[in-house]
Amino acid sequence: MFVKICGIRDLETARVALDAGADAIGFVHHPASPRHIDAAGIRAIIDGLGDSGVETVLVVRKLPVEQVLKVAHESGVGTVQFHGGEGDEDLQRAISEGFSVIRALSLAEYAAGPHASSISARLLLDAPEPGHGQLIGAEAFAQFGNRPTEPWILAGGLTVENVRAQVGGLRPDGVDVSSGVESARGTKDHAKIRAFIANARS
Ligand SMILES: O=C(O)c1ccccc1NCC(=O)[C@H](O)[C@H](O)COP(=O)(O)O
Repeated sequence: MFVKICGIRDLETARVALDAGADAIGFVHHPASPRHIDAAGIRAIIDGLGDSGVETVLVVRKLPVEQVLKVAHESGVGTVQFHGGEGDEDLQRAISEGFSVIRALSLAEYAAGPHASSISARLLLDAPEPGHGQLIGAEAFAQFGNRPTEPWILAGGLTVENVRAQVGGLRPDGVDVSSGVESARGTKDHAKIRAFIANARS
């Protein structure tokens, strides 16, 4: 089970996530978010981690692709997660410049399709308002025979308490969390990070 902890803003929290077994850590570059972090801040964390092997993900929403790529290069991330319905051209540009890509969609966007794409991007399904702790809910997946047929990552409203049941019911290939491992909006809780990762894989 792939686990990504999103909204990391300091080195200590990044280390906690790694020690607890996170596969990926996400950095939200979105000025309106309480989790916003700039390229220099991301770079300092990645440098501080050294050669850890963890996937480092720049999370963006509706930013011009030139700006996304500038931050991605300056910060040293390996992956860009596009959260704003950006088109294949933007994703392809990121891939051409050496980044892995995650395409984050709401269930409504996914349902609108088309799902076939020539772009090699991983699929992440999230609530309509990312990073707000809103659960999609199993009933919303009924239209897809309860889950997408392609590999996918589940996000939106996951918590220490509900992740085991959500994984059991929807059988995603990975999970992504932010609000559910915080003590206040934008403030990560280290004990919750450890418990979330353990429960996601239990
Ligand atoms: O976290 C934000 O504020 C944010 C802002 C803009 C784009 C994406 C954002 N977050 C994405 C995530 O943290 C996760 O991919 C996902 O949405 C999980 O969020 P949550 O429901 O808070 O666990």
